[in-house]
Amino acid sequence: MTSAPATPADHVTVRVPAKVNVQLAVGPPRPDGFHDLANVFLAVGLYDEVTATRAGGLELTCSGPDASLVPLDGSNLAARAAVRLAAHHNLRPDVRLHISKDIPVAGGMAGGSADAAGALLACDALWGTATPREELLAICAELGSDVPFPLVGGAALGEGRGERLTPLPVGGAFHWVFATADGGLSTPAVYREFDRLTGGRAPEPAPSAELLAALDAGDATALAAALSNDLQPAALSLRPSLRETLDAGTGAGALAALVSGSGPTCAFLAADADAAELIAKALAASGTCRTARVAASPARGAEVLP
Ligand SMILES: C[C@](O)(CO)[C@H](O)COP(=O)(O)OP(=O)(O)OC[C@H]1O[C@@H](n2ccc(N)nc2=O)[C@H](O)[C@@H]1O
Ligand SMILES: Nc1ncnc2c1ncn2[C@@H]1O[C@H](COP(=O)(O)OP(=O)(O)OP(=O)(O)O)[C@@H](O)[C@H]1O
Repeated sequence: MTSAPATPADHVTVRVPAKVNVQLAVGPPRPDGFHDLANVFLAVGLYDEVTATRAGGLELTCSGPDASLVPLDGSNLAARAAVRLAAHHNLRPDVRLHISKDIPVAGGMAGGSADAAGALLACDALWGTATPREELLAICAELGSDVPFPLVGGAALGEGRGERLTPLPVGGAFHWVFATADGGLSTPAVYREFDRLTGGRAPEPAPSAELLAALDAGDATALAAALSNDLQPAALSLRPSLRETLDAGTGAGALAALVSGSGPTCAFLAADADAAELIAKALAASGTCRTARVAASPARGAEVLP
């Protein structure tokens, strides 16, 4: 007796994580306008879900508290990912994409990039195109500097403009609080402000040995001492009120506080899960942020949900 042929699924859902940059060392502007980075990404347990469903053309919907801030036209990174993957296989991008959004929008946590990585994986599974991992990563890098990382998850060093990844070992769980802000910050504007503040003469970026050792050891105290973000002065210059948010978190017992990527979300490292809950409560009560969310790291990269 032979088993029935497998029916292709009519929809696929992929869960994909946000990131925090535990080190973001930024060099001077390159001739192409980008900056070379030593970008240590850590995936955190805040997730978007991208569902790809069979359809007669490309459609896009989004739900979640920040859904009204997400563009639903061809500029959406998830839609661009579907179009790019279809072109790679000489197919039409016939898919309905739904983004269930929990990652803050324009918050420096790479939410749009996560959706692009999620859409690639979901469409690849829906269309049965079985794209090799290296090709998926190359398409991610074309879509944006932050897009390859959410596919991989865990922790990784991003070099070049951040798209060339080397996975990093992480020896234990880290507990974070993320304070979101009203209104996003534009990533290009923050890089421009960085150039203005450094006069275009920043040193060449290099990964910190102390930081990599702290990650490898799973040592929160050592990680707190080694956290750094070269874009933080630029984000604070554009949004001075973030200083009050950072101070409220350290005042509530965080081991360290920093702006996440290009901001304006602020990240606080806590000693353990209980401390993270207390810091989140204090931040929420401080009136210095919109929401305060706890999340643990490392988180797994994009994966198809059963
Ligand atoms: C700030 C970070 O989130 C840290 O991970 C990333 O560097 C931003 O990555 P991203 O949002 O994927 O950025 P991209 O979509 O590749 O580029 C958007 C814009 O950001 C600036 N940009 C980005 C990455 C980089 N290494 N240098 C840059 O100067 C450029 O002005 C670029 O036009
Ligand atoms: N799927 C998407 N989700 C959210 N924003 C998107 C998406 N696609 C395109 N965008 C646009 O990209 C802008 C940046 O959104 P995103 O949430 O990715 O910012 P970010 O977290 O600061 O990014 P990064 O940390 O990679 O710099 C938004 O203001 C929005 O106009």
